[in-house]
Amino acid sequence: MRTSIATVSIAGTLPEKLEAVAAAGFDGIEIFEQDFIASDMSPRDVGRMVADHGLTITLFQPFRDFEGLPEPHRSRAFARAQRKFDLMNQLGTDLVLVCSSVHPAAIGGIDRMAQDFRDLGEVAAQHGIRVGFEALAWGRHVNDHRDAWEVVRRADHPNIGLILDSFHTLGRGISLQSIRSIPGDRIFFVQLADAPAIPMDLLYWSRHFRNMPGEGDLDVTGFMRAVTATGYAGPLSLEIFNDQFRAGLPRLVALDGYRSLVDLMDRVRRQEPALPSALPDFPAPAPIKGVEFVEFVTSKKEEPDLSTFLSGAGFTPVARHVSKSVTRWRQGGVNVLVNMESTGFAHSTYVVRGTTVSEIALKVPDAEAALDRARALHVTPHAEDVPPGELSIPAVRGVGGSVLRLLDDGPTLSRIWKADFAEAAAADAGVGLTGIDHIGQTMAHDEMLSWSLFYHAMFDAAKAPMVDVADPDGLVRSQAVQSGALRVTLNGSEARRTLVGRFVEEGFGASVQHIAFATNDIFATAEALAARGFPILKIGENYFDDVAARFGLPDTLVARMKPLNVLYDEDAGGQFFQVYSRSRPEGLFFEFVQRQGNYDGYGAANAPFRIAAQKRATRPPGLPKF
Ligand SMILES: O=C(O)c1ccc(O)c(O)c1
Ligand SMILES: [Mg+2]
Repeated sequence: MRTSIATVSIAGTLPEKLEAVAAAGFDGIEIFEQDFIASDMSPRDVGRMVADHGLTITLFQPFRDFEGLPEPHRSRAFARAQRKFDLMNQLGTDLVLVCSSVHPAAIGGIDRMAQDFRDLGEVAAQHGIRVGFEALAWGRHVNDHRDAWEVVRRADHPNIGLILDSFHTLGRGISLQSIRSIPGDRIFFVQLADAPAIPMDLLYWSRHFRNMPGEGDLDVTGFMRAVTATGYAGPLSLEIFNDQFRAGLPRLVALDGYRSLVDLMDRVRRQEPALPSALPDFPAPAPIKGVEFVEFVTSKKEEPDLSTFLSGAGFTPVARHVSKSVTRWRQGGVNVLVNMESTGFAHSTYVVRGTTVSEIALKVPDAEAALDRARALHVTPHAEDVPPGELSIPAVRGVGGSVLRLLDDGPTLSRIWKADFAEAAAADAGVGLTGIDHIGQTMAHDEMLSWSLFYHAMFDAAKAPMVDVADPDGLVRSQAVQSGALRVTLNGSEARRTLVGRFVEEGFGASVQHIAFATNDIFATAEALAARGFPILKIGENYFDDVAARFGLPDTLVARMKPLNVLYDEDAGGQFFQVYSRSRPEGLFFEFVQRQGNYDGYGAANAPFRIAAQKRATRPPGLPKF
């Protein structure tokens, strides 16, 4: 598989872009003309610099407003093409993209356009150049790849071929079946982009909202299955016009791009096993079986406060780590570790961020297989020296540089609690928690796509629609992802004074902001929490009046919810009850939930009231309440 990305997809100067693209593992780069013109390097120097990075120029683009023009525009267009072909010879690339014309003088006419391309093919051949025709979704006369293909077919010239761009095809909802009948050797190039399903003007959508395959809602996999079926074996190139990526860190955006391409082609080969695949073999994504533990890092000074919080939530310290200053707390099937080491990775996390979640351990079907998949996706592995006798647990870096451990039921890793911890004392029933329902990870707004891609590619996680939550100080966006038994909500905000915005700023980056524990009896849990003096979040009277009216709840139920501060939501599948803690000083909080039936959400409708209540509860005395 030859991978490529357009320079327009990432931020920086041309040298910075090349550096990032090469570092991410791509084979080639599309030079977007503007990026070349804006640089002050000669075409030969650019060509040399590309080669020095081990890359090739897969495409030069775009050449606009060429076909279907009357004279004198037509001759001007040919003269312009000559100049660009000379430039391409110096750059050292042989393929140019002509996008369909939007010129006001263009007359169209399929045979006129075909003739234009046949003549252009002759000029191109003299320069050793091939020309690919792409239908822009908003082209004046050609806006559908089927028409572009008909023009190319009638041009009938070996130097003229078709360029497919998933955005233009999928954005217009054009049948993917129509791709399968195009001969693969007539497709000169394939560009890939996804996009969120937001109804808007095609051109504006394309120029601002494209994203990496797997980050949006378009069927890019279906598109590539059809392309692969044609026998096309050329480069697969990302062409992503995205406001956020243009302002992002070039290396991270390029890395996400590489990951998205590998994941895409992995999906294609698994869905089209009869077709040849140019991808090296690596394991399929596997759904997560559960969260084995969550680890906090803290200090001697802050540990008593964290311990009070954990005991209040019903956890009991049951064992010490055999060599490290780590305590295992337990309740029901839930394990929470508290790490107080004064050296090593966990401690350096504490030094930067204070008390925080430094690790999440996931139970997967096969940890080594998951690690192999991570390597193929260029996910950063994490390794530490382990004393003899203790387990070396495969791990990768997750959100905010935290550690994601990979455990399984195999003979080695299933020994984790026996090998690494002293024998566990019995834990009492606690407050009736049975597991981890979901984990809320808070991050900068522009990291959200990146981490949803991470979970999607690593664990085949499905994404729920993005929801907006109103914080009194700005909007927060929340994206839920789920793989098997793991549910994660990714939260971000561009507004700095939201709970989410402050958490990222004050915690020096992304991390877990809340953990939602499951219970089978929310009222018993809420009573037990209250009896233990746990800092439960007080919910205002107005909320209960509204929720009772909204869902027509019986008075008896509301009368139980109110004193225990239990929130309620429902969807077509079932009911949902929630109790929250107040925010801790570092912004972290717990949630306790009961799902009934097949309720599939996260109580997003309640989030604005929960946030307002949390802000009210932590506001210093003397400031006006809201
Ligand atoms: O938005 C554009 O003009 C544009 C240009 C070149 C392309 O390949 C494309 O897909 C879009
Ligand atoms: Mg394109």
